[in-house]
Amino acid sequence: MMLSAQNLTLARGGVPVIAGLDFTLAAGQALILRGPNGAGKTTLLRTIAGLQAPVSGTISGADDAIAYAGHADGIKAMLSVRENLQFWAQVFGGGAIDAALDAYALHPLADRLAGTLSAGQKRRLGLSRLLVTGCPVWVLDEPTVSLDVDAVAMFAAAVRAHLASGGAALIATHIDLSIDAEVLDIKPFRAKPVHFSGASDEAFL
Ligand SMILES: Nc1ncnc2c1ncn2[C@@H]1O[C@H](COP(=O)(O)OP(=O)(O)OP(=O)(O)O)[C@@H](O)[C@H]1O
Repeated sequence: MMLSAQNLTLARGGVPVIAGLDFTLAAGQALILRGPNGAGKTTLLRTIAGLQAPVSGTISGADDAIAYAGHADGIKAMLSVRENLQFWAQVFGGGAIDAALDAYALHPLADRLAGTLSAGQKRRLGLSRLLVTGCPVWVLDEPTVSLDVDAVAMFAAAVRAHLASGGAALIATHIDLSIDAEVLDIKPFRAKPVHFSGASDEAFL
């Protein structure tokens, strides 16, 4: 088992969002998170990625294993596409820059400043970053936003290859990626509603 969570209770801005959630993720497995807007998918992924702590419950297997791609692309605007990948390869001790460029058809853009890319091109660069991390578990929040049909297919192919090489993926998406995956519907784990105070537990929204 690569990753497991037991009896997770999660909150956002001090308000309970998810209660009593368990799941496991094995090598070679993809788990698609489903649930309506506001159900807590991002909150769960942020928690698994270590960006916030659970209110209670345990997460096993996450240490150093996870590459997280959230709503922001996490790219360095003043570095070129290739330099962005080199930067992340150095941070994670990974490599395979050319393979990452190939996977998302980024070779023609390799020397462009990342800040000058279109939204979909930035997203392709953000996703190609996963390939140079060498991390076995991908935790992805709406990875296909801004992607055209061809780029969605590139992403699905990258996920399939990652799973085939023994990796695993936890993906929140509203679209059908046509990958062999199980679905984790978090709607049944919605915490009892309480009055929202208007607070937030994040420094930057
Ligand atoms: N920064 C924040 N501070 C306080 N509450 C927040 C914050 N971000 C989200 N929330 C609230 O936490 C709950 C869960 O939000 P979350 O983003 O995890 O849902 P989601 O399932 O990812 O939604 P979506 O499908 O719309 O992306 C929602 O009620 C949301 O309004």
